[in-house]
Amino acid sequence: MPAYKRILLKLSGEALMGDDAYGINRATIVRMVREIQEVVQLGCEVAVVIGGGNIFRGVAGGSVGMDRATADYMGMLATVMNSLALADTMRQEGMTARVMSAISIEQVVEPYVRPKALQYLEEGKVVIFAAGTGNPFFTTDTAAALRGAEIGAQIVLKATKVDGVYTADPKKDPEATRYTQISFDEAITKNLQVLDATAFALCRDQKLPIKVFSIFKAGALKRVVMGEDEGTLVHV
Ligand SMILES: Nc1ncnc2c1ncn2[C@@H]1O[C@H](COP(=O)(O)OP(=O)(O)OP(=O)(O)O)[C@@H](O)[C@H]1O
Ligand SMILES: O=c1ccn([C@@H]2O[C@H](COP(=O)(O)O)[C@@H](O)[C@H]2O)c(=O)[nH]1
Repeated sequence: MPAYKRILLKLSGEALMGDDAYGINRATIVRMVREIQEVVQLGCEVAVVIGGGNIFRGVAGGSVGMDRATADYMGMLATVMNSLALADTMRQEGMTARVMSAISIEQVVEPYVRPKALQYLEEGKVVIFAAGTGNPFFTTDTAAALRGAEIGAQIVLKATKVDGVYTADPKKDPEATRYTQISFDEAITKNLQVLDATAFALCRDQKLPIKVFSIFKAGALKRVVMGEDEGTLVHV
């Protein structure tokens, strides 16, 4: 039996590149989809938010002189591309997925309408929330927290490039050690950058726990969903 009835899974956009320098690596996206399929088959209702770091981040545009809000809209469009690729791969693997966008591009994807999203989840469809929150100056981590709270998910699962929350960024500090669990207050006070502070604060206020784990470790998602010891739990 899965430990959670409904989850919000945040997938790293950057991880979609696999070993490529840019974009969507085919083998990587197929592997991610198969891992999601396993937990859907366990009876878990799955909503997904995917990042856009494999294509474009607003902060990169801003740093070379672009208007930041315009650059952020480009970043949101990057998440729409990743969401479409994810849904298409799910279709090829025999799953049913629906993409819902926070910004209006109705010829391409349907708009986000909360009751409709809830209906899809109850029908066992995977719902992919595209275009983040629909607002510049935010990230897809915050979108994951927001949508997770809106759909009544029991937990936000952040599948990322590291296997948990560390005392410092493990990619920069080899001495950093991993927490098994940590409170929101401690993560915020210590300014741990694995999620942005807005996402941490929203989850804390809504008492919505977060699990951070590796997107690269085979079987990790299933282990998390089964309530086994994996990654780091961030809790109230
Ligand atoms: N204290 C910390 N513990 C763990 N990781 C940390 C910490 N501080 C910084 N990081 C970094 O945060 C990164 C994860 O967040 P980031 O937003 O960059 O990626 P993502 O959300 O997985 O990707 P994307 O934005 O493309 O979806 C990790 O790869 C890690 O290097
Ligand atoms: O609510 C949001 C979500 C995202 N953005 C922009 O998209 C990119 C990609 O998202 P990541 O979370 O970094 O993967 C982000 O850098 C922002 O530019 C946004 O503006 N609002």
